[in-house]
This record gives sequence, C-alpha cells and structure tokens, in this order.
Amino acid sequence: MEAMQISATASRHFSATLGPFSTNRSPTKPTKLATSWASSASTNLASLSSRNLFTREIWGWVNSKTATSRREMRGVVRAEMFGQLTSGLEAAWTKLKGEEVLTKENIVEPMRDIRRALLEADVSLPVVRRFVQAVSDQAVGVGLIRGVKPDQQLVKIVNDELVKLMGGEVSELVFSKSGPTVILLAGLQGVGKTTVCAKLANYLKKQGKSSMLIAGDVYRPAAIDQLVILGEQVGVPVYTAGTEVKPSEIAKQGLEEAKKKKIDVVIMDTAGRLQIDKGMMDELKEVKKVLNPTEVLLVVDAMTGQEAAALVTTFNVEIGITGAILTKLDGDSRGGAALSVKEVSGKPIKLVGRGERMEDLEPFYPDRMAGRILGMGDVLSFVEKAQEVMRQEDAEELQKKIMSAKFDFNDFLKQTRAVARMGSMTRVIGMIPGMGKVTPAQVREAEKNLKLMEAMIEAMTPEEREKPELLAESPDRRRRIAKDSGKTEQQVSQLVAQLFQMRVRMKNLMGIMEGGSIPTLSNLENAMKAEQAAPPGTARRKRRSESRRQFADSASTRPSPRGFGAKN
Ligand SMILES: Nc1nc2c(ncn2[C@@H]2O[C@H](COP(=O)(O)OP(=O)(O)OP(=O)(O)O)[C@@H](O)[C@H]2O)c(=O)[nH]1
Repeated sequence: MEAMQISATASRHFSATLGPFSTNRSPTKPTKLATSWASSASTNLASLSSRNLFTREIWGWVNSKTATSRREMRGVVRAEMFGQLTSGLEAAWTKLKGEEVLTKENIVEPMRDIRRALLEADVSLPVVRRFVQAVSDQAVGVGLIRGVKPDQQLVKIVNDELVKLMGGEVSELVFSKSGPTVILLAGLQGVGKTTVCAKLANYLKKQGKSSMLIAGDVYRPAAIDQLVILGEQVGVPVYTAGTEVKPSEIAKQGLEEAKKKKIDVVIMDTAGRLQIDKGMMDELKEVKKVLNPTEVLLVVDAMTGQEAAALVTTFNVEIGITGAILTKLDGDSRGGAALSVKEVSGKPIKLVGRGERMEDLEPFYPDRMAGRILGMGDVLSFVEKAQEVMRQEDAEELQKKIMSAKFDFNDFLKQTRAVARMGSMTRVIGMIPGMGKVTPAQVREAEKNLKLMEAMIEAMTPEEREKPELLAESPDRRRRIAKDSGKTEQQVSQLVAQLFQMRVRMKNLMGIMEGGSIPTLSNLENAMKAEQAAPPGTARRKRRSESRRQFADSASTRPSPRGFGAKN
C-alpha cells in the first residue's frame, strides 16, 4: 500500500520537498566546521546528481544555498543565542569526522559531549538522560543514507530530537469563540509580566484584534503606571481601579468594561512575588475564578534555566495553566529553560520575548529554535534532501521489481517494517481511504499478523527471501521455516501464497497507475474496494507448483484497465 502511494505520488513528493527550501533561513553561525560541511555537502550532492535524480531546479537550489553559505561564512559574524550550547554540541560532531558509519562504539564520545553541553546549558538532568538515550538509540539504529556522513547524520538526529523535546509543533494561542478571549498572566517579580502585557496587545493588534489591559498588580503602584504608559505606547486601553480594590474585583470590573466595549482580547496583569507563596496562589485562583480565562500563561525568565521549568510545573499544579511565555531570550540565557519547560511540565511555551521593544514578542517555533541552537541549516536541508532521494530511489527500485514480478520477501519485510515505523497500525489504517471503520480488534489482529510474518521471514535463508519460488516448490523448506520460527506449516504456506497474491495485485494497480494519471483519493478508494471484492485465492490451491506458475504468468501479463485512472 505504502509502496503504491510512494510511486504514484513520486513527482508530487519531489516538488513538495522543494517547498521549504525556497524559504529564507535564519543566518547560521559561521564556523570553520560549517564551511567544510557546506563544501562537502555540495560534493556529496554532486555524486548523487550523477545518478540523474536531481532536476535542474534542484541544482539551482543547491547552488544558491551553497553560495548563501559561503556568503555567510565570509560575512557577518553574529552573536547567536545559546552560543555556548552550540559550540558544546559542535564538539560532538567533530569527534565523528573521518568515520564511515555510526556505531555503538564511535558514538560514545559524541554522546558524552552532547550530555555535557546540555547539562552546561542548565537543562534538567532527567531531560538530558532521556534525550541522550533517544539520540543514541536512533544513531545506532539508523541506516546509512548514501552521500551523508555520520557527523551530518548525527546533526539531523539531534535536531529532530530537539524539536520533539520542545514540543514539536508551534503551540498557538487559543481564542474564545464567543465573547472576549481572556488571557491571565502570572509570574514571579521582575520576569517581564507587565512588559509582556503590552507586547501581547501589540502582537494581537497586528493580527487585527482589539485588546484591553487590566492592571491587577495592586501592591506596586509603579506597576499600574508602567502598564498605563505601555498601553499608551501601543495604543491599547488600560483598565485601572487603583490599589485599594481587590484584584479579583478589578478583574470583574475590567471584564465587564471590555464586554461593553466589544473588545476581542482582555489581558490581565497580576502581581508578582519574589518567590511562590500561598497568598499569591490564592489571589490568582480567585482571579481565575472570576475571569474564567481562555489562556492562563505563566511568564518565566529564560535566564533562570531549568528553574523556569520547575516553576511552570508548580503553577500548573497549583492553579492550572495553559502554557508559558519565555522572556529575555535575547539575554545571556543558556537554553535550559527553552529545552526543559515542555518536557518537565507538559505545558508548551507559546510565546517568547527577545528584547525590550514592544515588537520583541513572537510565537515559539520549536524547529526554528533547534535550527538556531545547532546553526546548521544547510546540513539539515542537505540530509533531508538525501533522505528524500533515497526514499525515491527505493520506491523506483520497488516499482521496477513489482513490474517485473520480482517483488520478494526482502521487499515484503521492508514494506512491513516501513509500515510499522509509521506508527501504530490504527493511524496507518485510518489514512487509507475507505478503511475508516476498522475496529480496534481488527487493528490488533493486523498488528499480530505483522509480527507473525516478520518471524517467518527472518527464519528464511537469504536465497529463499529473494526467490519465493523455492518455498512454493518445497514443502521441506516450508517445514523448516515453520519449525525455526515457531509457527505452523500452514501459516508459512499462507505467507508464501500471500506474497504471490501481492505480486499480482500490486502489479495490477501499478499498471493502472502507469497508464493513467495520478490517482485521486476517491479513485484509489474505488480501486481498493474492487480489489477487496475480487475472489480471494486459496492457500491450498496456490501451494501447488502448477498454480504457482499460473500466478507468475498472470503477474507478467498486462492488467486490464479497470480501477482508478480507467473509465469504468
Ligand atoms: N532584554 C529583555 N528584557 C526584558 C524582556 N522582557 C522584559 N524585560 C525587562 O525586564 C524588566 C522587568 O520587566 P517588568 O515587565 O517590569 O517585569 P514584571 O514581571 O512585571 O515585574 P513586577 O511588576 O515587578 O512583577 C524590564 O526592565 C523589562 O524591560 C525581554 O524579553 N528581553
């Protein structure tokens, strides 16, 4: 199934993968290492291109990227955030120079460097442990990608894990469907809460949303004045009621005022404390009850490292929050907060402050943050490209095999594992058109079958995997496989029959795809339904060698034009 989709949409895949590369990436930190990578990347790409797999457009992209890299190498040396973490990680890649493949042995030193770099960046220890484990598992398990060197491969693995660690996707602000959206801001003293109120109003204004600020810090009159000034600066009304009124009462009045004025978003500033205390928590709980906020965001200072992650956890347990805003990322922070918050607290960082100006607030993009930390944009793009090329080569190779009826047990196993890699069967089956109503019991059954097949294929000799005919002809071989894999002879026979059946089916579908246009989903659905309606072959019939020949024969004949792409 996956194979068919790959082949049918190969051209779309190819052009789609070009998409991200046309966007401007943030300038990378120019280093000697990056220079050597940029040139080795272009050499590697050159060798790949000789396989005639790159189109002229791709070469255009490669050249422009390489030129950009060189410009960056020569040009502005810009202080990047988390500089120490970046150089700490670089030590890890350097250790792999000259290696041919990633092995359990040669990643020991680089993993130590990664661990050290993360700990020095003040990432919490359990997070570091999990991260290092995840990276090592992948580094050893990853297959060789042609043209990609082990150090480059490790950069990509670390990048992907960093993105995952920070929450994967960007976590958007949630807006209320009816009435004003209410955002309650909390945080310790001096973290930048008041500033964030105004920055957030300014940010929302750019999205065409009106806001109103509520001054709830009644313990520090200067905080109210500060909010009024900032509100004026960004052109947003500020609701104040002095310092004699309870914050929860101010919240109530402010919200009523906002409703009257039909304001889109209400942002409430609250008082900070030097440290967490019961008074602050109780006050916040009361305000929260009155406001029933859409978002409760904890403002944390990036400079406090893993402490910020601990605070997010505590506030979440105490009052229940929806996310965090990380301020002062432009400062001398080491990265620990950005990397620990999500993993430690389970709550996402939604926005980040990167300066004192009102414009310095932006969504938190885990992928861009990982890119900034590594400063290896070109290497990452290159590895992604090479992976894509390899996937395409595999798909083309598979298509050739199917067309010549040579689809064997190695391909069968590869496909089975590819499906398994894609995640749970539930997700995969859910993606197949017309298969939406699969029951959990059926899914469990399918998963069990996958394991069963794997065990039998693993018990075959390399020759048997390549030539399934040997198994179709020899009961002795089937018996041996049954014994070695702990399955029954009947199960082995069924597997062999299934492979021959698959050859025919795949070839039929391929033929139709080759002759016609790229199938639409509904056509694919029809084709699959037709497929399912077709009378199934019986295992017993196919066990006979005569029938096997019939299978092989029918597999080499041109399929009739039915299913998708055909006018039936
Ligand atoms: N460099 C930098 N400074 C920031 C950022 N956000 C806030 N600040 C500064 O941090 C200081 C404290 O900010 P406030 O907004 O007053 O902090 P607060 O949390 O409201 O403090 P309290 O009212 O005392 O609880 C101010 O000088 C801000 O300009 C940021 O993202 N980067």
